[in-house]
Amino acid sequence: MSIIEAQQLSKSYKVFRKKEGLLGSIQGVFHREYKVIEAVRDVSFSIEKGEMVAFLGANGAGKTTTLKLLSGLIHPTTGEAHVLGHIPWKRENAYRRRFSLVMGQKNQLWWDLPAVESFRLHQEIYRIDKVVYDRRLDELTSLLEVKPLIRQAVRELSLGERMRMELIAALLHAPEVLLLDEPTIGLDVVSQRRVQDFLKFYQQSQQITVILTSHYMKDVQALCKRAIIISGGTLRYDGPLAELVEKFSQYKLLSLQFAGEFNADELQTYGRIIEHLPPRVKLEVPRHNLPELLSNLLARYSIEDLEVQERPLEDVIAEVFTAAKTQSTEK
Ligand SMILES: Nc1ncnc2c1ncn2[C@@H]1O[C@H](COP(=O)(O)OP(=O)(O)OP(=O)(O)O)[C@@H](O)[C@H]1O
Repeated sequence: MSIIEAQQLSKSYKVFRKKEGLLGSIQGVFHREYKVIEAVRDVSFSIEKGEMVAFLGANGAGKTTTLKLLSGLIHPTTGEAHVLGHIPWKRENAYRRRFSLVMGQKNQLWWDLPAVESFRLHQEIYRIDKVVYDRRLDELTSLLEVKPLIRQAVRELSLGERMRMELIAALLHAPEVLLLDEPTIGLDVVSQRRVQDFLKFYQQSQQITVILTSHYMKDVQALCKRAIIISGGTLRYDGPLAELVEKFSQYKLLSLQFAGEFNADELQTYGRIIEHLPPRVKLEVPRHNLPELLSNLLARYSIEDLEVQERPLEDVIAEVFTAAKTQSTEK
């Protein structure tokens, strides 16, 4: 059986629509108008043990709502989910002990106290044996390089240090499922890298099952082989990250180094020029007729060097988001 299973999961919110101005406020007291926001619509997927899956989507796509459903923080409007065999929103203690949710935008740790005090509280809540707790704390603080900081008030820590403490708090009870919502948000490149390296090592060594939402494609590329994309609450893609580029990107990048003269205006008939640093030019060219285009270019020009690359994942995903948005507004 899969570790995480969602079957036609939907969540709608009914929100009060206030009219503008004072009159609108007064009218609202007597006659309330509501609109329904379908944050997640009929989403189904299943995730196997030891997978680390990227959950991608533009702002407001429904990622956090899905993670909240899987952690049992909210009930679905319709649909089902099972995580480790539990229905999350039943909020059984047995389930709470087996998963963790980390939200990059929210603190779990006591702000005015040293992180170690929050860790001890976790030890109590999850009833972690003292010897096991000491060993895990020692391992995690060494791996995340924060040992000297655990006795310092959390409010005095940098954002990167605080995030690493949040991860420790989330992992002390050795969850089998980890739901990560933007764990590197706001971190500088070095801290981001440190968190990525840690997550990679920890996930592989413990074989835990992870869902990661992130707007940083570097996180996604470093950590996940599979991606699920949602847009407007609906699932748009579920498959290998590598195939995403092939499936959705209609273009490739072609870098050329010319040995002789070349005409930039004429080159535009082959593709869009995205870099022009003579004698080098980078073109965005249609993927489907690349072989023909290359043979034409080689026949026409004296070319010293050429390289064909995929477009950056960021660009491809942005294209998928835009296409999905256009489709849903056209409906
Ligand atoms: N408690 C709520 N009440 C009303 N609407 C909500 C609530 N929570 C989320 N929504 C709406 O549901 C939609 C999905 O929100 P969600 O937070 O899941 O998006 P997201 O993909 O995590 O976005 P982001 O990348 O910006 O964090 C949005 O339109 C949001 O405004």
